[in-house]
Amino acid sequence: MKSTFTLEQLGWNNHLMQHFTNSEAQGFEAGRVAIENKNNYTIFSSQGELKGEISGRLQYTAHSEADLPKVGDWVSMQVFDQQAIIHGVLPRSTVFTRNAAGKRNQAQVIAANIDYLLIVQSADQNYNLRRLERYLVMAAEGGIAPVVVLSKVDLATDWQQKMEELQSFDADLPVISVSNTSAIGYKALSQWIKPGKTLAVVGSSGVGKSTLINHLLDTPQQATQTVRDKDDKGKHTTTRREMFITQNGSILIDTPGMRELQLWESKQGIGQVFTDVEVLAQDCHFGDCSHTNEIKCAVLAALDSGELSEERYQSYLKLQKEADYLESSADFLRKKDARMKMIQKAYRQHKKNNPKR
Ligand SMILES: Nc1nc2c(ncn2[C@@H]2O[C@H](COP(=O)(O)OP(=O)(O)OP(=O)(O)O)[C@@H](O)[C@H]2O)c(=O)[nH]1
Ligand SMILES: [Zn+2]
Repeated sequence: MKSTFTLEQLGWNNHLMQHFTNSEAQGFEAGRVAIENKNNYTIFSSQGELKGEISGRLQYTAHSEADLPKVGDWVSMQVFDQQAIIHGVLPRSTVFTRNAAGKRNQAQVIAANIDYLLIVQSADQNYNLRRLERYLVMAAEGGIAPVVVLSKVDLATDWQQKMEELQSFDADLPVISVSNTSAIGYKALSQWIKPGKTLAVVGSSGVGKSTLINHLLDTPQQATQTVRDKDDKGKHTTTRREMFITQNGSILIDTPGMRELQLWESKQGIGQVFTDVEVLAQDCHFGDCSHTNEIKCAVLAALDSGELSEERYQSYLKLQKEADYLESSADFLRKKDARMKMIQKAYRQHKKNNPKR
């Protein structure tokens, strides 16, 4: 695909323009990261599709992996001959982050500048409210509006029940049922597929994300791989994230199926998703109530009366615990990082003062 786009088609806006003024004055151009390859990036720009590398300076000044360009990021760059050198990442309006799988407590930005997060669960085997809560917390944390997609409804006889459950779960949450085999739900989904809007499609491996994206694009730009028959937990088939532009001009980001869905960041996102629990907690006797064994705990009282379900209560506690752990270890890592920087600085100073003869 060698198509060129105007920046507006890629989602450019006045806010980004303001942040870009200085870079523009220095002769830089703007582009949007479409693919994060192993050693470089594919960037969509008004000059077409470019291969980009990050400048040594950006590499050096980045505090962490999360500061480097990710899919969906706007970058300032210099272009020579279809090759770009990326000098900076423009401020992100929203961000979808998780705690990196395998590595302990490292933020992994999956994609940036997303307007809507399509959270896909398949109606046959993947449907799980507790998992949905995690995704909703991550959406809230990153400032992204969630849309729930119940997929493969052709494979589940009880999908209507699941829809009802989802709707009563949170009346404000948009929920769409979809089947990729019969195109059910595509029309309902189209209200989010708007020119210049960016959607990221997330969900477990095998729930039908790539198939859905291929349908939303009039011309398939990516082949869907088949999930192994026996492996219904889902095999990792998507190996890289990619950005696609649909015929009507909306911007879609595919993400690899997530096996390990770990939260990143604070309790703020949890509070936004579990407003029912937070409202109850305001009536707890102790300000720092943990809602586990305290007397006059309004949350426990609601649990007793059945107003709050056991599953939701357990889910809330579990996510809180994870966030606690994350906050304490992230704090630890930040301090360690700051200490390393001081040591390095002192070392450089020492070298400067004692040059080799
Ligand atoms: N019956 C049925 N099968 C579907 C539907 N959508 C997708 N599939 C099939 O489910 C399998 C997985 O679909 P993908 O689109 O690759 O799933 P994915 O979510 O992109 O998976 P990863 O790339 O691993 O994250 C494929 O064999 C699809 O043909 C659907 O609505 N109904
Ligand atoms: Zn309490």
